[in-house]
Amino acid sequence: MNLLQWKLLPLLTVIASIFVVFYLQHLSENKCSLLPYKHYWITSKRIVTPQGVISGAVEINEGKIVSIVKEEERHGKIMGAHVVDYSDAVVFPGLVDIHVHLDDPGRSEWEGFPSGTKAAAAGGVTTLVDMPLNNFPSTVSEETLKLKIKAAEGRIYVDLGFWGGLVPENAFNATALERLLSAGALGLKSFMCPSGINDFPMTNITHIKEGLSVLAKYKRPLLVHSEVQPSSPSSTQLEDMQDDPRSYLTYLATRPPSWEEAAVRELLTVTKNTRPGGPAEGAHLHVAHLSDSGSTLDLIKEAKRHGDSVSVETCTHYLAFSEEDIKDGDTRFKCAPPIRDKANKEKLWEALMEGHIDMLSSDHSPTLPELKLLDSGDFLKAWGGISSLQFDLSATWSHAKKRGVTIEQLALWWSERPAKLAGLDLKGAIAIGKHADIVAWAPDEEFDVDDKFPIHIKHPSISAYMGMKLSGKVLATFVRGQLVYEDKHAPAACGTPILAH
Ligand SMILES: NC(=O)NC(NC(N)=O)C(=O)[O-]
Ligand SMILES: [Zn+2]
Ligand SMILES: [Zn+2]
Repeated sequence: MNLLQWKLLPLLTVIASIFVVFYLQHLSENKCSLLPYKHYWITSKRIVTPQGVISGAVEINEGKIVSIVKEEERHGKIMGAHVVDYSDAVVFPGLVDIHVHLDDPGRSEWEGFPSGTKAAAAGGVTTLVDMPLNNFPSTVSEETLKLKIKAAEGRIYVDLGFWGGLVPENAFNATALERLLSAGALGLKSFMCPSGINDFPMTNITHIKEGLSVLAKYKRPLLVHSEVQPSSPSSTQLEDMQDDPRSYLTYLATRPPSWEEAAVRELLTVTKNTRPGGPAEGAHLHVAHLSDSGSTLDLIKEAKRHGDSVSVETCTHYLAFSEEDIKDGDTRFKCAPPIRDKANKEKLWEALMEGHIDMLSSDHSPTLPELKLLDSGDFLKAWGGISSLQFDLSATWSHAKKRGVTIEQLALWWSERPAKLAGLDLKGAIAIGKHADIVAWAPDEEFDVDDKFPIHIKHPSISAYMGMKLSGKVLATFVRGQLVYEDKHAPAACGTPILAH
């Protein structure tokens, strides 16, 4: 008996200590991050900061950027610390995509928070701001915003803010709008034409004026889908309706640039109230997804010159594609306003580079592949909306680099300015005190978006970039210091809902 005890005791001790070690390891394992530490440095020869591109190191602790040192000042400072080295790769502020439709809750079979935020993480997008429609019910009240926040709990891989909806039902009800804004909506969004969603009706200019006066108090923006359908369609539009619905040109003719121009012209009658000393000072109007680089853009430039508080975004697809590229029946490219001709695309690039267009967004607006009607290829009946979220960065870079755009300009358009519009003071730049929201990417690395490429949006078959070669490969994505993506995603979804207060 004694002998047996003496033999068993060391064995039991060994087994017990193995259990203790495993248990402790499990406790300390951070499922939110693919990195085991919270205090570390990221080094690279190309770190994009608001002061320019530097070679050096960024110190991260407890989710924030705590110091930035240039290569020549670095020696000794990071000795003995944990270092993640990206050498020649670009270390860039995480993208802030202020225009996505994640369709959750209510239509999560179209996209959903888990798949949409995984696609964002894989694409270097560290913050999303979700549109108030295509989810069900639409986000037009405090109650419906709470449904969104609840649905996001434990299901988002990047940080996520929410726009509220300005609709006829709440536009004249300042109390309801204030409750929606107090509950954390970063601003409001409205449509000047039918949205395609029954519980998200369009607003007229009076509704918009009312909305702006409430927003002024909160200093938050109104984003507008700026297309106005004329009350009597022109004869060419009626003729076009009889044309082949599979032809892209048939669809294009149904939404001419004059719709965008008419909307912006109307908007400018109320944006003058946002000037200093005006009745809506503090409010800001943002023109969503500009496609027309002609008269519509001229009107926006004029308003800016007069001191109206206005800004404008365009989207990756207007910069990457033109009418000439879209094959008949390929309804993946149907969106509103539509993708126009090559000359228009070139003018959009010029306007961006000259600073007349302020920022970029994806307007990722997926649906079920069945509703894209890829079989019949009917452009007039298919769902309007482009699926692109994961390729924001690579697609814009692939086209930008051919035009001499700098990496710093890209950071301005994709991070700094959208963060500012959404009021996200801790996002949008690699700077001391900000969240450590960072993407490391290889600008010269090319890849094919095909069946073998891991696409994380729910329905890869409707991705606008399927079948294309892109450059600018995302290597790693950090959200508040947590490595959420590097070839794979972190095990847990630890993104945070962002609420305004
Ligand atoms: N209901 C939508 O998602 N609409 C969207 N559709 C597009 N852009 O084609 C949009 O933002 O207008
Ligand atoms: Zn829109
Ligand atoms: Zn949209």
